[in-house]
Parts: sequence; C-alpha cells; structure tokens
Amino acid sequence: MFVNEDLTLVQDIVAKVGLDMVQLHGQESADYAAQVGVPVIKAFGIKDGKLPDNISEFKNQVILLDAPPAQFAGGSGTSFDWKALDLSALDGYQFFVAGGLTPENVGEAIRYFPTAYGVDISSGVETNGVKDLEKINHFIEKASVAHSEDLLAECLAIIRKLNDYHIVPYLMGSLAVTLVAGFPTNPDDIDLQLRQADFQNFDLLTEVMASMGYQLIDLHEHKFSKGKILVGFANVETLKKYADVDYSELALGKNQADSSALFYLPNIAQQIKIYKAATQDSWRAGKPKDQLILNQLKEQK
Ligand SMILES: O=C(O)c1ccccc1N[C@@H]1O[C@H](COP(=O)(O)O)[C@@H](O)[C@H]1O
Repeated sequence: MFVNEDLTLVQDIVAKVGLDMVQLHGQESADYAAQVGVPVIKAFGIKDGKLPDNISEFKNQVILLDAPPAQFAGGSGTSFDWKALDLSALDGYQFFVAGGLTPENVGEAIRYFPTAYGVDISSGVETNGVKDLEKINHFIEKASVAHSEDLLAECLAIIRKLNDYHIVPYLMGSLAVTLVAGFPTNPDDIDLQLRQADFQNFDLLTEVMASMGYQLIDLHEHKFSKGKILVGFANVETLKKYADVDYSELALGKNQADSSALFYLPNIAQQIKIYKAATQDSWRAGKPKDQLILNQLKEQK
C-alpha cells in the first residue's frame, strides 16, 4: 500500500520484492497507476455518497471504496455512508469495499454491495493494534456465509426464471451440498444441470440468461457471468456415466426461503457418489475442496 509515493520508488519496490499488485491510497492519477508495472487497486475515500470525479479513468482497474482518510490513509476503522451511494453508478466497475468492517457487519456489507468483488479489512480484525487470528477466522466465516446466501438467492431467481419456460433444473455443486447437508461449502459459482432436450436448446438458455443480465463467457463450458457471479450449465443425463447416479431418481429440492422455485437436488448418498467421481476426475485435477466436501458428506451419512 502506497500513498502518493514517488513512482520510481514504487516501481523499484515492485521489482525487488516481486509484488503482484499494488494498492494506491493517495491522489495518484490513472496515468501514474498505469506505469506501476503490476495491476493496481486504487482506493477512493467516499464522502457524502459521492464517487470522485476522476473515477471513470480507473474503469479498467480494480477500485477500493473506503472511508475518507482520517489522520492517515486507510485503517481508520470508520465506515463511509453506504446508503448515500448510488449503486448504479458502480455498474461496470470492479470494486472492493473497505472501511470499518468487522465480523459483525461484513455480512450486511456483502448483501448491500452484491456486485463487489471482495471486502478489505484492517482494524476490525485486530486486538490492541495487532491482527487477531480468532477475529480473522470469525470474519472469514461470516463473509463466506453471507456470500453463500447471496449466491443461493441469485440461484433461486435463475431457477424461477427457468421454471417460467417449463424448465426444472438440477442444482449441483457446493450450493446443492449446503442445501442438502447443511454445512458451509463456500461456493464460488452456481452449477445447474438440465435434461438433454433443454440443454440442447442453448439459444433459449442464452436468451433467458441475457434477460437476467448474464453474458455467455464460455461456449464450450456453457458458462455465463454477471459481474463476479458465474453460472455453469451441463447435461444431467451424463450423471449416470460420470457417477453412476440416475438423474430420474433425484428428488425435488426444498428451500425454506423460497418454495416457489422448482428444482431437483441430489440427496446425501447421491452427493457422495458425485463427489467421489469428482475426486477421481483428472479434468478437475483433484480439487482439494472436492475431497473436503466428500469427507464431510461421509460424516453425515
Ligand atoms: O491492511 C492493513 O493491515 C492496513 C494496515 C495499515 C493501514 C491500512 C491498512 N489497510 C487498509 O485500511 C483500510 C481499511 O481499514 P479499516 O478496516 O477501516 O480499519 C483499507 O483501505 C485497507 O486496505
């Protein structure tokens, strides 16, 4: 993190230390940021709900919305007024949120800024000015639960939209595990599978997703994105060959928060088969998360 530092000194430190990214907390220009040599996170202090005039120059960089500087830049432990900010003004920006975050309010922040790429915290996880591992773990747990709830709400909205077209999807992946087994899985995307006939009608799927603000980003993997939210589609009928699970035996999922969304969900025994196959799948290259989920699923059996 640098504040109005001499550019050549920043470039020297980047080269000597091998920094991957640099956070700029002063009045550095977009031209300065472009010369740093590594990607930049440009911090802006937000006062009275106003984004700085020059913020659009940083549209291709990552920005950090923070409280205005107090005695020093950053780390003041105070929040800016989130509600005074017009969220639509952040469309198209890749941004992080900082300022006065704590394990107690990070969930609210994540829900308030659904398109934020992440949160940044300093004093809220410290005790007497020193980083406190227990507070850091608590913060991560709260942030992860809020993110998971957000993703589930978005997933249910997509499912309802698909239901409007008489498509009843099959929910897979970490979100499905959390729903059926009840333990947190820190999902990073939404995995939906469809019957062959629905899956083949990819033009319709693209149209439905576009109506919800999603763009097709990978035709081969059938992946869509909206900001940081990723949604992947696959053909559920391949499940038999992949994991010896017959899709026609999957039951309808239940969600207390929204009983109007109709979807199928693997039960714990089916999840175990799917995750066992995933851990042996060379394409997934032995994702450590798959094995962790499999172990927890087996404990639930
Ligand atoms: O991240 C740190 O450890 C840090 C240390 C010293 C000064 C600032 C630091 N981080 C930046 O501080 C703000 C958030 O501060 P807080 O959560 O309100 O205390 C953010 O810009 C961090 O990048």
